[in-house]
Amino acid sequence: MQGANLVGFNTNFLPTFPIFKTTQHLFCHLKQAYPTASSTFASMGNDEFTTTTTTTVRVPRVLTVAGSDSGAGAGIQADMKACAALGVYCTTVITAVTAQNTAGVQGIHTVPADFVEKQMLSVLTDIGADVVKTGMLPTVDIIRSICDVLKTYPVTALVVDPVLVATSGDELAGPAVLDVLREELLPMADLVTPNLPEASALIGGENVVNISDMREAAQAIHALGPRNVLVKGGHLPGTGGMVDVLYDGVDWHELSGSRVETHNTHGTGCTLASAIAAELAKGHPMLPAILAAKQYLADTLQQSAGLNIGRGAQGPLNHLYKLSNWGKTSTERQFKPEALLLYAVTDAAMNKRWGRSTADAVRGAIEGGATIIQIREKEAETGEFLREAEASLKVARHYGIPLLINDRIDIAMACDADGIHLGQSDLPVAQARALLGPEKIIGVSCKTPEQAEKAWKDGADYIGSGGVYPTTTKKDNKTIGLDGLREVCYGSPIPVVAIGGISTSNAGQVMQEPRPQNLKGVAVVSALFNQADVVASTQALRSVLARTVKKSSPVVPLL
Ligand SMILES: Nc1ncnc2c1ncn2[C@@H]1O[C@H](COP(=O)(O)OP(=O)(O)O)[C@@H](O)[C@H]1O
Ligand SMILES: Cc1ncc(COP(=O)(O)O)c(N)n1
Ligand SMILES: [Mg+2]
Repeated sequence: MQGANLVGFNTNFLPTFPIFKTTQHLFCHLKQAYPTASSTFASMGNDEFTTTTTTTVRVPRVLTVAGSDSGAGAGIQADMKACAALGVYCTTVITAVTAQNTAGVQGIHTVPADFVEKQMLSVLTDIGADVVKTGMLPTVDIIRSICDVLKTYPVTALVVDPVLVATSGDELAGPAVLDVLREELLPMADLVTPNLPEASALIGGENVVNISDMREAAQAIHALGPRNVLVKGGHLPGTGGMVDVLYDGVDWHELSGSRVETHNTHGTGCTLASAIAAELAKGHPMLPAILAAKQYLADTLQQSAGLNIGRGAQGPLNHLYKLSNWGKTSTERQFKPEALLLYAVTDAAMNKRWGRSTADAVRGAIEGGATIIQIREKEAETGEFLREAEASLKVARHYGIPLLINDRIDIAMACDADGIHLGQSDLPVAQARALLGPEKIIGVSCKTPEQAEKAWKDGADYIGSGGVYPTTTKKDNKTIGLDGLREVCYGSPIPVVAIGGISTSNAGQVMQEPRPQNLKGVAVVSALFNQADVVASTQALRSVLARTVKKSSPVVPLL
């Protein structure tokens, strides 16, 4: 993940944006932040709120006035998805229907200006809007209609993305609209977001090809009347960082971030402008709204980099990656029970004693044949735990071995581990599943079939059951023995891995036939890590397992 860094941030900037135009708006935003406090607000004389304790939820609203993209990468479709991803209700006024895909624009069918106006009135007289965002505005008449409507129905903020040319290079609005854009719409805008060619067109055709040009262009466009100008640097030559330049009439701010190497950039401009509109609609001031939107776009670009949609040069983004992570739904990424065969659980104290880092221990275990890793850290501080987890994850990813975090869901989420292993007194499984989503692996320690069944119902992928034998790694741990293990296996609808005092000398006994079909392997700590040579110890255990478990995993060959 890369963030947007701010260079030359001026604190004077924040109060100058009139996000709360009236006291009424301030109440609305307070109400949004404290939805249960309705009676307090009602007593302040604001009749928008009920006087009882009934909670009315006021949803932030963005109205996008833009063109439809049949390929759903840009335009109205991108706007709706970006707003939805950011928790904002998005209404849509369509200015043109484009026949468009990842290769380019094949046709444009413009909607008559009076019908654009009709759509706007339908929305504004009923649902209303906190922020209006405009995109493709193909005719002078459409722009004039929008200006007229906005004069009658003013909104908290107007974001103008002066769309002229699609990423593919196809023209979406001709030079004929430039004058009315400059003279009528831009003066009403709180923010205008041209890309480099659009900035150049707005200032009369002068080239904008570097940061100094972007600063000058931002200033010249600001002189046309908008309160803020964000000149976007997606088209800057070179492969280095990404810089957008923001000018607020007083200062320039260079908003930098890293370039994501991807051809899936169709709709980035629409997405950014909509995301800014969404953040403004939530009540954020301009600069924080822009930074939050850039972060959302950077994360989305990152999450969409490997997608393969369409045959053209510019693919779309997965705006809703938090709901459906397309990059992780391929069968390769899903949990495979066979991965439980040789489950290595790290122990920081042991590794310290042998003078190795957790990541080195993980590398040794994987090179010796471990098929899944769990980072278990009971003492370390959060920052140190996270660094260890990140370093270990790098190693595990290199070998394609799943890596889970013991207990700490915050660490698992922060480093984007493959999942988590929970104890009976840790975070409940259902909550962990809700936080991690459907793709991550969740394992649960269970000593009884009842616990195993509950873990399964709550969304766990596997059960860790033990202690099979007495162990020194876990204090006050009740030993359930081989019989207890089998009982859990027979009562468990999901795969089980045995744990507790297992080593090369007894792993064969644990896995011997007849074996419950869902007993998939053994989890070990000391047998691998309280040893001088982690690779050799893991290899030794892997050979024992290979002898007993005939059908060893096809996905995790002995390295
Ligand atoms: N490959 C990329 N990696 C990271 N950010 C990008 C990338 N491409 C574009 N952006 C960002 O997306 C936003 C829109 O960029 P730009 O391409 O300039 O506009 P448009 O899509 O309107 O042509 C900008 O904030 C830019 O910095
Ligand atoms: C209907 C429509 N509106 C806008 C764009 C610009 O796309 P981008 O976000 O890549 O600048 C587009 N390609 N199609
Ligand atoms: Mg654009």
